[in-house]
Amino acid sequence: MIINLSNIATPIAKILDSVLCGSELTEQDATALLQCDGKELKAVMDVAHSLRLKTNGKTTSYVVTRNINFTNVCYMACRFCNYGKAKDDASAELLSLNEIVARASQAHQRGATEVCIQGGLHPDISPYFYRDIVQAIKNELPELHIHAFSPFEIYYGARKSRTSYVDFLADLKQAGLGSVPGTAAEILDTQVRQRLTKNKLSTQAWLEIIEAAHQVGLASTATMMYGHVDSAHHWADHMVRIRELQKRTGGFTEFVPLGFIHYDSPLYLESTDVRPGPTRREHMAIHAVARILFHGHIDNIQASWVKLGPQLAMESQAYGVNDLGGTLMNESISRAAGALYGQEVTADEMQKMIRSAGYLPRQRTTLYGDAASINEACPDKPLEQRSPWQQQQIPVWEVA
Ligand SMILES: C[S@@+](CC[C@H](N)C(=O)[O-])C[C@H]1O[C@@H](n2cnc3c(N)ncnc32)[C@H](O)[C@@H]1O
Ligand SMILES: Nc1c(NC[C@H](O)[C@H](O)[C@H](O)CO)[nH]c(=O)[nH]c1=O
Ligand SMILES: N[C@@H](Cc1ccc(O)cc1)C(=O)O
Ligand code: SF4
Repeated sequence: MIINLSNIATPIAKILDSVLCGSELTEQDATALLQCDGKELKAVMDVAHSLRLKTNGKTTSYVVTRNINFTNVCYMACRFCNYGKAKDDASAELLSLNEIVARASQAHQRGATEVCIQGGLHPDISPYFYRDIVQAIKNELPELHIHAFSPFEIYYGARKSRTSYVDFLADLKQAGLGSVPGTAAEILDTQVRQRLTKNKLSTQAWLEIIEAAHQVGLASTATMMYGHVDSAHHWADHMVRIRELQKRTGGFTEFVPLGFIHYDSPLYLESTDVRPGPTRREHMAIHAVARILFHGHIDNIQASWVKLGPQLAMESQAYGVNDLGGTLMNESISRAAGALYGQEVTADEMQKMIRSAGYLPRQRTTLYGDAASINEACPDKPLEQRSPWQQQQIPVWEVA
């Protein structure tokens, strides 16, 4: 791939040239790249694409998974979130263990290799409920990977049970937890967090909990929610903090930028200085700069179709993204904030999205292993040759 840096602004050309020569992107240079537009942004995206081709070739992966959000009751009331509800709200719900296992089992029948479990911080749940969920699913479905509990839920459980993060996480791992979602990161900056959430988990605590997870052998993802009261230097700082932790632990599997969904978010509705989610330019710059900044450290940059929509997620494969995340089956959190793109992208649709942009689909496991042997979702196969779950098209809405 030939990248012409001769017709772009000199400072940006210099940064990109040093990246192409193998230098690590500094925080200051990342801030500059994140502000690019026009032909400079195009050059940033081209460099990101060249690094993606080097690392992942033309393969784009996805995971067949189901979201199980077991309670929307949450005492925290983060300003950006419209999912968390008070205990006495008419829409308050807390799923029983039986219901959680039933949903996991139905997902498994539909070909899921993973369940992604997260919930609100319900004031009445026992800290052992987290372990009970893992055990109950593993008893029935030992091979299903459980990707569960954000660092904030880990914080809550560890505090309530008066155990250390390491002990709490080691106990969950022993019960069968497979990995941890790196949500609750939002923007790792004290002032921005103050605006978003009042006093939800500090930057330091998020980093400590993720480090503890990696220490006990649980891999995690890393996320960043952008497009509200933040700016380029926050994004650069956030990504550098994650890269520094990765250098110590190697425990991050992927980085997932999550665009802020503003429509029904109290943060947006109640303040005049909050942006209405990211612009298209910001989506492009963040995914591209993430690829460049994490090069050599985190190999997978995931686009969230829930936040970006399928069209932009598909296009993002040309500027650094090599993973389209999960099929999800259910999606409640972004939908509560007014997200427009539905609850599920089937494995067939994932494959079409990837192929139609000229890339090669790969169904992966949560930890980026090959799920090809369990992937019978090939759209080229006649229906009768596909697995039973593919033929049945079991509707997930019945229990949702
Ligand atoms: C809803 S929480 C569930 C787990 C747990 N309650 C927590 O906060 O860590 C998971 C993540 O959803 C994301 N989220 C919530 N509301 C959002 C919104 N309006 N736009 C984009 N992402 C949102 C945030 O990044 C948040 O950390
Ligand atoms: N669960 C949600 C995801 N992502 C799930 C992941 O793609 C998957 O579980 C992970 O990649 C494991 O490696 N993304 C969203 O934007 N919203 C979700 O609810
Ligand atoms: N993509 C995250 C999980 C996630 C869950 C809910 C969201 O709203 C966003 C992201 C992960 O796999 O770690
Ligand atoms: S983001 Fe999580 S902690 Fe915050 S209100 Fe929503 S569910 Fe609760």
